[in-house]
Amino acid sequence: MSEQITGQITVAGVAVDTRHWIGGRRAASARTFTDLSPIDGSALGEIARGGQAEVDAAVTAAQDAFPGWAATPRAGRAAVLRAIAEGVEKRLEELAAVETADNGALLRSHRRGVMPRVAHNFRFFADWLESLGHDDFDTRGHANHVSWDPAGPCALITPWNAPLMLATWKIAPALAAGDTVVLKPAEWSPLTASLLADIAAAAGLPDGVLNVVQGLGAEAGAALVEHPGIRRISFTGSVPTARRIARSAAANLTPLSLELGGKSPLLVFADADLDLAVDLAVEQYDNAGQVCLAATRLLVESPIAEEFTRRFTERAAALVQGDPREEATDVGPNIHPRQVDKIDGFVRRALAAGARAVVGGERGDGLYYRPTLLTDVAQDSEIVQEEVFGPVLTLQTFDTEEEAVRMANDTRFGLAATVATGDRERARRVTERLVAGTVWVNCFFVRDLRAPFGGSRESGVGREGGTWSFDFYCDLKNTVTAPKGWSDHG
Ligand SMILES: NC(=O)C1=CN([C@@H]2O[C@H](COP(=O)(O)OP(=O)(O)OC[C@H]3O[C@@H](n4cnc5c(N)ncnc54)[C@H](O)[C@@H]3O)[C@@H](O)[C@H]2O)C=CC1
Ligand SMILES: O=C(O)/C=C/C=C(\O)C(=O)O
Repeated sequence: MSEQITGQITVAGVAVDTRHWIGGRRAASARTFTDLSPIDGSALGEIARGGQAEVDAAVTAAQDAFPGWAATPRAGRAAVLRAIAEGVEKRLEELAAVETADNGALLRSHRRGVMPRVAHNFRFFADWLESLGHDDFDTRGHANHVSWDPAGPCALITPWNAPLMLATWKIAPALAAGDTVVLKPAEWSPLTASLLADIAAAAGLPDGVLNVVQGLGAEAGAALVEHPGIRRISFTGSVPTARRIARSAAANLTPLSLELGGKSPLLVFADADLDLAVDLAVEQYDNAGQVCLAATRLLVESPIAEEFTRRFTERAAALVQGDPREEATDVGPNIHPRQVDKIDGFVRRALAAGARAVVGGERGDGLYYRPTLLTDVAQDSEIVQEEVFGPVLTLQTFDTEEEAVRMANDTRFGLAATVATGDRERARRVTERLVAGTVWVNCFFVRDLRAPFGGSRESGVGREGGTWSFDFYCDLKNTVTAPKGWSDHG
């Protein structure tokens, strides 16, 4: 690993350092990888490609910084987290523009929704830390005192579909808890992590508390999760990668949190407000379908299926697909040529198996895939069972509430579910029986950091958000003190 002075690229007018951030210094690698912009497939720059040496250096930096950060009083840690939030807000436009250039998600969403949430992640956990009470209670005169001790260096591995949002979802509670962090961002969207390192340093975060190692999953990512110096692993991404990470975690008995994919249903009952249901369905094309929570399986009660499909088709046809920097754009590109090939492979195989493309069903130019709705799909088919992670929905019909619930639960996932119905009793009955970490009724993507977030079955292990995130990054300790034994007899 060598130091180098240069290592900056300019993206959307913003200077971004393409090197690692280790122990409060920039560090280059002998090798690089090319970062592409999904907007036009152009190369944004060469990014440092870390491996074992860079991971070792970053974990050592995180270990060295740990005692000091862990010992920093709560108010001190909270103040730095709030300063990072302010830094994010000051550079919000830059972060939004760089993220859009890097991962192709809509600029308007980054500006108005995503980047404000990034700042909120830090403020939320600063407040959380300061509001931690003393969970004390008495056992036959013995005083129990619960404390949240910092756990140590954490490995955070994050995906490309919401890079900075999902990274800071993990970074903020880890730092609040007094842990130090080594972040390995996704190689398809590495840039905003580098900007965050600058922002955190400017906010006064001590050297080594946050480290960023750039690189490929099979190299830097694998080396990081295998490292015996890591005390927590938090991962968001695909199920196959999660299995590999879990095997590495098992070797060191490292506690881990996994937020994985989904194949979530939207159940539309005949008593639903049909316009609302169609709105909810069309919303599933957000971020070009690259959302773990997306309700990609539309389950519609038979008597309204024809009218639902007619209105949906009309709405989908009105969606504007194009440059994600344009305000009018609704659906941008997909992240990478490999992802577009993967999406198209799913669609081609579904069509070959007898599915019908009511909407779309083909590639657009470049990395743009046409918003697609497939019907005539079997419950056990690949397109109904596997996560596509692109703008591809399926539509199936059901005749009874019982059948709707059975179809909804009939995948190996359990991340989310959405129910559209005008009947409160039905909503209660159905939501009680759905296997999902989050269930929305007549709404979608209403998110709150206080709520538990995560999946059942193969959609994940553990939950993030509020107390669930914070506690994961702590070594919880209960100290029991007897009323007797004091030399002062007091
Ligand atoms: N949020 C979600 O639920 C996400 C789901 N996916 C799903 O995964 C599919 C494939 O996308 P990928 O980018 O290949 O996802 P992935 O799960 O392989 O990548 C996510 C992160 O894991 C890292 N990684 C990969 N292999 C690793 C290893 N052996 N050890 C440690 N870290 C490793 C990557 O560098 C990246 O930072 C998508 O089509 C989608 O279905 C992908 C990204 C996010
Ligand atoms: O924005 C949220 O609250 C959650 C987003 C999660 C994903 O999009 C994901 O993990 O893919």
